Amino acid sequence: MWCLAVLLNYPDLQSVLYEEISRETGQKLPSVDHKENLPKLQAFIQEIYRNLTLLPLGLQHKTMADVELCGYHIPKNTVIFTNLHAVHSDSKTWEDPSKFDIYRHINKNGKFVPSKKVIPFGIGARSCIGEKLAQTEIYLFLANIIKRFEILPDLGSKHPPPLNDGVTGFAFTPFSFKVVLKIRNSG
Ligand code: HEM
Repeated sequence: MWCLAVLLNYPDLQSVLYEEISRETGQKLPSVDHKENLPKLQAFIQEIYRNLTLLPLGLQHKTMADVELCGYHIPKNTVIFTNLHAVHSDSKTWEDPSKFDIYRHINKNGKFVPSKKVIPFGIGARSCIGEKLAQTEIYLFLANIIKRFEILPDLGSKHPPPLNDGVTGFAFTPFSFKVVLKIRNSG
């Protein structure tokens, strides 16, 4: 849902992604084979993962034994949260971290640069078991929706959905919003 909320806020970005997808896929439906040649779409998805972390505090874990970590003593049976949001907002890594900018993930040659510091699925032995499935679904959903439809604001909505606030609980999701999907003539 964040992807659609972002596209409503940045119509120019939607056009950039549409151009890239339609140029690369021509008359075909976007598939995983096209992904490599869609650097802006990949950068868009990575920026969504970074800027709008779905599970800001990951899942809780519990220490099975006393642990020393970076000079801190963590006793056995302590509940631990991994602050993924903080990793994604660290100004030592990310310039102007609150800004949504897909171009931070694209190099001078126009290639997508995957980042080990974007970790919406966690890391390590207990990281998300559904990561590959989720990544593929998100890519296919977006490539196909952006190619087939223009994503437009609902005429009854005064403002696009906010990106700096949402429903915060276990997951961070946008407040509910309406969207109009207008079928595109070509493709
Ligand atoms: C955008 C989609 C998703 C995000 C952002 C996400 C994120 C996460 C995160 C942050 C964790 C905790 C990792 C940790 O503690 O280090 C997790 C765990 C998990 N996720 Fe996902 N997830 C997504 C989709 C899915 C899907 C589609 C499935 C199943 C098909 C799934 C199944 C699981 C399971 C079973 C765990 C627990 C793994 C364990 O404790 O060993 N997730 N996920």
